[in-house]
Amino acid sequence: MKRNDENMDSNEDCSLNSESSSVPSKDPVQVFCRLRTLPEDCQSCVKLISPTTLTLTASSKIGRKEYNYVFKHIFTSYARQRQVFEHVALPLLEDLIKGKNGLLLTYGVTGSGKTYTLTGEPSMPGIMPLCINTLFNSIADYQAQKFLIKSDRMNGFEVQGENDALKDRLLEVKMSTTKMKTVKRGGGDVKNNYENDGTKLRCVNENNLYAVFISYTEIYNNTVYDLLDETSGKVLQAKIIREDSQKRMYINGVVEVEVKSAADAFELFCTGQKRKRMGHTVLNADSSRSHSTFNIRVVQLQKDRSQLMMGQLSLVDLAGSERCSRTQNTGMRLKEASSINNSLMSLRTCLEILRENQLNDANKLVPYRDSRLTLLFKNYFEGEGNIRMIVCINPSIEDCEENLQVLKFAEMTQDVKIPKAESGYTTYKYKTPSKTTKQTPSIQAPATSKIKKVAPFGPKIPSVKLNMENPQENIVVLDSLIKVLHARRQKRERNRQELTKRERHFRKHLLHVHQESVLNKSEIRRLKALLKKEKQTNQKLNIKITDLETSNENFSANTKELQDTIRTLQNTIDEKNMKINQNRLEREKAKQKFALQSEMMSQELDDKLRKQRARLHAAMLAKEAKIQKVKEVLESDAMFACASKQEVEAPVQSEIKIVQETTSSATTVPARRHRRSRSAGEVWLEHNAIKPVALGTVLQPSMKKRKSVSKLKKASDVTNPRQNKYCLLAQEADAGGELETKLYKGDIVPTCGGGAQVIFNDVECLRQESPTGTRAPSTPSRK
Ligand SMILES: Nc1ncnc2c1ncn2[C@@H]1O[C@H](COP(=O)(O)OP(=O)(O)OP(=O)(O)O)[C@@H](O)[C@H]1O
Repeated sequence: MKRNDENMDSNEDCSLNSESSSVPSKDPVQVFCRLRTLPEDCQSCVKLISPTTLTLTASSKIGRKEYNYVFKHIFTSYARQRQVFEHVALPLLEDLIKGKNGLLLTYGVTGSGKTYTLTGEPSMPGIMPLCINTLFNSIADYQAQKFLIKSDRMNGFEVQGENDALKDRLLEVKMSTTKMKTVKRGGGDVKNNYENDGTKLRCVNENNLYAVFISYTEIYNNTVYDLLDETSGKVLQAKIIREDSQKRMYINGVVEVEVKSAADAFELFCTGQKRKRMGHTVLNADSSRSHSTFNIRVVQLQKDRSQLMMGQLSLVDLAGSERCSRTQNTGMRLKEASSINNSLMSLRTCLEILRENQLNDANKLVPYRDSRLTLLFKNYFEGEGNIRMIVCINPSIEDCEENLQVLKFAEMTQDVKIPKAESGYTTYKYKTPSKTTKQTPSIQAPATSKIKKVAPFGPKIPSVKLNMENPQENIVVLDSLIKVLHARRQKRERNRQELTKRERHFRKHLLHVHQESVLNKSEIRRLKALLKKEKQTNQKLNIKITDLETSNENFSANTKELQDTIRTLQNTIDEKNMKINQNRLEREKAKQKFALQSEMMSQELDDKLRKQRARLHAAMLAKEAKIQKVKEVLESDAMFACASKQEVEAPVQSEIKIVQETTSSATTVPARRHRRSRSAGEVWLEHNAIKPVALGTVLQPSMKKRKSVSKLKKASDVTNPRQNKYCLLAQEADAGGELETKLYKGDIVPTCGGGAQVIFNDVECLRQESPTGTRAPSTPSRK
């Protein structure tokens, strides 16, 4: 029944192949999503819409935004490990037993549950232990004897004879006994106690003999290491990725161990796990610092031993992408993180280019060689087998931004279509066991085949029967016997000589072989030393390359950061320039506004000034009229003054009272007035009455520089620019007949028409009174 299934399957493959002989059919990469359980106090940024759709809510400065993502299937945080295994890994395991290849990747942010999904715990086994248990449950009764199928260390397998296999088994037993003697093994730390529920696959071909091979490798800082390599001691040796004769990538010299039980496989896993680079980070106490690949190869030998078929399942636990700002990594951890992120970026780039090529029907070169990770799995992307990916998501709100990137990548990956493997089986030629292996392992002389068969020891000895009755006859018989014996003796002698000759020849040959062997041994020693030296150089160069690559990456990251800073600074400068220009424009506008305002104000002021001038001019005219009047009064008084001169000149004991009336110029004079220059001091224009009454010593105003006139005859008397003060002396009799002398003082102010105006700002008054007050009203008195 199972056989029929398989035939059907292969027929199906054949029909598919014949249908699509021109255009190879392609399958998309199947991407699944698994949500991790969230602590109770944590807020989730992921909402499940359906078993295939989820919504991620991202909050940013701009606001909240929702993104929808669709996957083949989404496992909630309640999904059990077995559920994930059955959905994702079981189909790959079935393919494996049919000789097909499969790649299963776990991808996600650090601490999102990739290792948990792939490895799990003893009570909750993950995909790897479930695969191993299911595989051995299914093939347990159909296993080939150990070492019958052997890795050729060049990515292939060969079949060896029963005797060779037996020898290898004996050697293994011997070595394990020695190992047990020398190495104290703590049996407790081997975790081979993963729960086994006895699940079996249905598609096992009962006619075949199966052999399972395990290899466990890691890519750390973009260098490949073999986690099962015990020859290199504590420090793992870097391995090289090579291409085999069928252009398949493989790790050169990787240790592939044939296992006969699940326990053996788990023991190997634990051995490798101890060597795997794990580290403590802020986000995960047991963080994988490398991408690890647990490789299961199942080789089937047909019963007639004519063909071998091989299938391979690679379980890859990718290291988590991490943002250095969150992990706060420094030193080695930072270098690891940078290498992890770079290799994940390479994976992303390769898948993006593959998708681009498929969408645009282009043939852009996919940069598989950019990273060891992409180089190792190159064949899968080119159609060597099925690819499935589990995207692990920690729905915590802190992981939101990184999850967004992961989900974007996962969504894009689903669009990548991988060509179907042309045949489910990879067929290897059966290597007929060498003749020597069929012979018993006895020691053979090297020249045996060349030696001629040794001749019998002469003629056969005849049977002798003596006749006692006829002695003559006996003599004849004995003679012939002697002859035979003689011949045999001669023959023996010849044989001995031949033997000696051959012995000598053999010795000579042996000596030659020994010499050759010694020479070969020394040559091997020399070559070994050379190889060791080469290896050391190679290792040093690898370290150097890794260092250089890391520094190059750091340098690129720095350059990028600097470019970002420059861009930010440029933006700031642009913004500032814009502000400066804006300010300049505003200032320009303000200037114009101010100029307009000042023009308006100056116009207003001019208007006001004009009005003020007009008012002052009017006032001046009024004053001039008044002065004219005063002048006329003075002139009319002059007559009277002459008449009373006698009387006035007589010494009079009188009380002189000087009343100084000061008029505040501020009240009469406008604030803005152009006075004549006073640099030369005050220069007075003293305008006296024509014949003033003599006053004696009183009321002598202090005027150092003055010009006295009794009559203003011409305008230049006042407009003379050297004069800035004006003083008018006027005398008149009051109602009581007393004489009153007044000094009208003022400033000479130039007018805009080129003339001058006098602004009176001070009046000094001298009144003379008789102490008795009995003076005739006609008598003038001084005041
Ligand atoms: N679905 C789950 N249910 C319960 N516990 C989980 C689940 N997923 C993850 N964990 C727990 O979360 C922790 C981190 O998980 P794990 O080590 O698998 O993360 P990771 O993605 O492999 O991280 P890194 O990339 O740093 O190696 C572990 O203690 C694990 O037990």
